[in-house]
Amino acid sequence: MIVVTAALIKANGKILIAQRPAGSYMGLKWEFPGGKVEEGEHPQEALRRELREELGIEVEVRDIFEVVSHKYKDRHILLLCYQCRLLSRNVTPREGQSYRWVTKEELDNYEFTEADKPIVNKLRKTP
Ligand SMILES: Nc1nc2c([nH]c(=O)n2[C@H]2C[C@H](O)[C@@H](COP(=O)(O)OP(=O)(O)OP(=O)(O)O)O2)c(=O)[nH]1
Repeated sequence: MIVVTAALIKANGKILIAQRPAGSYMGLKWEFPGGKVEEGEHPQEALRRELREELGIEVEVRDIFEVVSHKYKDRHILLLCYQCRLLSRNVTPREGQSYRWVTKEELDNYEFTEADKPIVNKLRKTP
């Protein structure tokens, strides 16, 4: 099982989502930014590292929002989605990915990875 972290970052009533790069696994699907936890790393540290590497942002990692265990055809992931507080002013994608700030209502306009669906559903229901 691969342990993956994802961030739920809200600012000004909008949520930060990122698009997986074309050509990558599930390329062009939308997701919550984050990535795999490496050997010997705490999930919260992994999340801070991934956000720094991919989007050039610093966050404070807060409570877990949702945990999803999802089996794709060729991999089983345990997705830890944390609520985060954005500490940086600007998002600076370092690996060329697209990102968007979207409202809860706009989430329906994006095709998320299968594992993210329970997170998106929960977000729709939370005030
Ligand atoms: N960061 C992130 N990953 C997600 C989400 N939903 C979801 O299924 N994933 C999957 C996609 C990847 O298989 C894995 C994240 O690892 P990663 O972003 O480091 O993936 P990667 O492109 O390096 O993966 P790989 O091609 O090396 O296998 O978790 C999500 O919301 N956020």
